[in-house]
Amino acid sequence: MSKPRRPERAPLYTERDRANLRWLWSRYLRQKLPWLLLVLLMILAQGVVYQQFLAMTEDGLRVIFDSGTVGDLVQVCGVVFFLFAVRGLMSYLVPRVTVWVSNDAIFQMRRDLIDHMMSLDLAYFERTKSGEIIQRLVTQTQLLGVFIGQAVANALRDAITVIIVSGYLIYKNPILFGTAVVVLPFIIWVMNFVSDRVKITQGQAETELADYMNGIEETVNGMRTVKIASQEDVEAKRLLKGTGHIRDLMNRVQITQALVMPSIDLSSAFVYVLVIGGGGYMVLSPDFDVDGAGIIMFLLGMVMVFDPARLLALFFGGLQANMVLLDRIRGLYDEVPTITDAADAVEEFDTRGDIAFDDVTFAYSADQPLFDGLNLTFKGGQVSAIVGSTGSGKTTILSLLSRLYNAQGGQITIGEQPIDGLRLKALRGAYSVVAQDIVIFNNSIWENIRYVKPEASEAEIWQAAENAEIAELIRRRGDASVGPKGAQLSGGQKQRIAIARAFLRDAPILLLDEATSALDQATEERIKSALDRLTRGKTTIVVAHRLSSIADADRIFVLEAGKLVESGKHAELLDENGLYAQLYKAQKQGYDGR
Ligand SMILES: Nc1ncnc2c1ncn2[C@@H]1O[C@H](COP(=O)(O)OP(=O)(O)OP(=O)(O)O)[C@@H](O)[C@H]1O
Repeated sequence: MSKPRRPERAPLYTERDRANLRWLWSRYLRQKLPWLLLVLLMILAQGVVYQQFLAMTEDGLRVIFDSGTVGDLVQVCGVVFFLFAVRGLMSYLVPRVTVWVSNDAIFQMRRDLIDHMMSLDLAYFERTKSGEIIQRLVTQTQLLGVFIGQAVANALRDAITVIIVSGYLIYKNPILFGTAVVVLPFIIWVMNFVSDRVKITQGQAETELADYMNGIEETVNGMRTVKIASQEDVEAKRLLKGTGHIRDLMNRVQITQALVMPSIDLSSAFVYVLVIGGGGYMVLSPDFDVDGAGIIMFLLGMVMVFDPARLLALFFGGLQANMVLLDRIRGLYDEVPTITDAADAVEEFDTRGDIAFDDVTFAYSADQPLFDGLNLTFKGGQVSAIVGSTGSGKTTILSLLSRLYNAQGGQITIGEQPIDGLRLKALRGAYSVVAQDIVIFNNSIWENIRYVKPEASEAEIWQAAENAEIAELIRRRGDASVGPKGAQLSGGQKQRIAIARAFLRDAPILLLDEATSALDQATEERIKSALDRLTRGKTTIVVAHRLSSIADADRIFVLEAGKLVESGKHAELLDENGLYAQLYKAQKQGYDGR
């Protein structure tokens, strides 16, 4: 995390900002147009109340100054009270509508963001910090909602008050008003200055916040490693450094925003002096048709303009921060999924057919090619094994099969049908997978197994649990949750949950990636015989380091740095005396020598 840089100038209201606002309006607000018009009407009524109040005050004062009747005065007071009661009612009704509109808009925005996120490629999640995603879905949308629901409505009310009251004041005394607006360029300059800095600093603060959240997630998830390596202090310092940066940036945003109030106060003081001085001169001079009541009304009007103008200025400062939030939120849509159903994708395919890699090219990143023309065929209904040194591409073959990534060249087929012509749901539905990195949710073991087939009957789940030798643990633990990411379970127990899932799903193709590596030998033997029953008649692809566990596979493929170097049955490969034979002998020596 580098120290936040000092702000540089950034253009305000760029084409992108305008596009973001159009997007917000057309997707989330336009549908609420009737309600927004109602809000506008109520806000207009609030502005008119102020104008009427000024007119009434002037009349009331005149009644007093010109010794009118007390009855007239009471009438004026009554009308003024009524006007403010109307304004009060509007002040209650406006937020009721706007808060509902904005919360609903944010709900829809979050729903769309979640849908879009779900559609993105796995690769996106592998390169994006989770803190960044959480921030978009939680805090940024929340802040934007508050801004739309409250700040925008208030700003609109303030703007309308300023326009109506100013209009009335211009109508009553254009010369005095003209004198008062000399401070306008100064206020505009201050606002530009503030907005400019807020925009840049808010952007930096959002990035730092995402880093901070990500740091928390990493530390919390990796607490076991942190503690064993005695790195608590280092981690605490890392997080503290992040919060320190956020504090500095937020200070910068808020201190800059704090410039707004005194500037407006100073300007208003200047204007009041001008109005009292200039207005007083007008009353005293015979050249002007202005009386004391008119000037008091004018002064009151200026107060009424300045108060909302002050809030409006603050609003424009906050607007830049919210433009940054809006841009970050919408930024998720810049990510487009590449792994999607083709227009003519089909549902039906021969799930028992051969699975073939034909001249497949693939690289996770352009500068590190992994497969360059890989050819191999996993026979339908048979057990195939992939072996090879670590990093040789075994897991990647399984990932390509389930289209977690798209091959960049060549073709992968099942039963001679290219997999990118199949519906993703149908393709992935054809696999039972026991992956290397097992995902366990903070729920009971029972629910964790059921996850892969929510419609399964109790008997089916018990059967799967029995087959995977996890039923006893379910009986013992009952409904108890297993902790975040299954933290309360051993590696072997997690693996047995994954195997139970495979049993429950009972799909026609089985992908087993180091499925029994965390089990003791006795358990592995028992589960293996159950797995043998499960694999019967199914196309099975096993990735294993422990070569003894795949010795009876129908065919073994040996990979080395993304290349297929050997293939055949166990005995044939031993006879060949190549890489497989070397690996096997080395492992055998290891076991025998123990
Ligand atoms: N998501 C990823 N992004 C970038 N590179 C990756 C990713 N996953 C794997 N790799 C790289 O691709 C290569 C092959 O990885 P893969 O996981 O397929 O190997 P493997 O043979 O299954 O290894 P192991 O036996 O250690 O599980 C490795 O060099 C690895 O660093």
